[in-house]
Amino acid sequence: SHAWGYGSNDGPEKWAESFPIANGPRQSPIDIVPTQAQNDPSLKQLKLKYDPATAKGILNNGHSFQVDFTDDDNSSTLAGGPVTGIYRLRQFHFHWGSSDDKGSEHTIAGTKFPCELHLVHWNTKYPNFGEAASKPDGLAVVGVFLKIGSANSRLQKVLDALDDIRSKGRQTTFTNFDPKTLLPASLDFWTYEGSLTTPPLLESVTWIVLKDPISVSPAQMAKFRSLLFTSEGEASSCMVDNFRPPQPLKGRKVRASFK
Ligand SMILES: COc1ccc(CNS(=O)(=O)c2ccc(S(N)(=O)=O)s2)cc1
Ligand SMILES: [Zn+2]
Repeated sequence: SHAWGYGSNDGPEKWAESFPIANGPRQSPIDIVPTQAQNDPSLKQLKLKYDPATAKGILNNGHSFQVDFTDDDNSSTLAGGPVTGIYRLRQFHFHWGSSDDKGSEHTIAGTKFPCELHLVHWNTKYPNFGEAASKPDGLAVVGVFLKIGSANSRLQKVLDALDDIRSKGRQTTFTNFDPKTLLPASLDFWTYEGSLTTPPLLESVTWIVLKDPISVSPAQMAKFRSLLFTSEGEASSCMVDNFRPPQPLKGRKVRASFK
């Protein structure tokens, strides 16, 4: 079976054994070096339109937790920025550390953030998410860094739901939530062609990493760290350090939407 995780026996250094694409030409995450990013004036403004009614549920999938959205119409979409066409919001999730000095997947000139939010969208030129996930232009993921500061009231509704999904496989309804409230004021971004950062590591993601972080308090970070990788009845293992380290750029260009 393709059981994978973030431990010493099943973590990122072992993934290539079951998923050889782990050593592919367009793997994610990467270290973003702002001075080496090229400003591209042809990049359009990012257009995000989210309908809170499309939020459906929240799930502990044993690697992270995700908020799932109904994606059977164009109620919640991404367009513009580096992409052509319309991409539908599928889910958002996070990656975080066991302490505030690490946790993000992308880094900025080597700087790690305590947490990183990913909003996953799929290209509506394909019939569904599963089809899109295997195409080079199939997915677009918006990455947002979280930085330690004041408590983030928008994040709190998500964190309050974690008590009901403490262990792997637990899920509960989660609706009437607008993920736009989790975004920073500026939608300035870096963009590059990459992959899923977890198995199956498919090289189908146009990454759109926002320059500005949102805030999270130490107490809120503790809430993320209260989740478990393990199912009820198994020996408990805290869900922390669920991030893949930066991967080789292999000649890719990172473009900036701003000067
Ligand atoms: C076809 O079979 C499939 C297709 C796709 C998946 C992954 N699931 S997923 O798209 O939600 C993501 C996984 C990791 C994400 S990250 N950290 O890069 O934003 S997004 C699983 C099975
Ligand atoms: Zn992710």
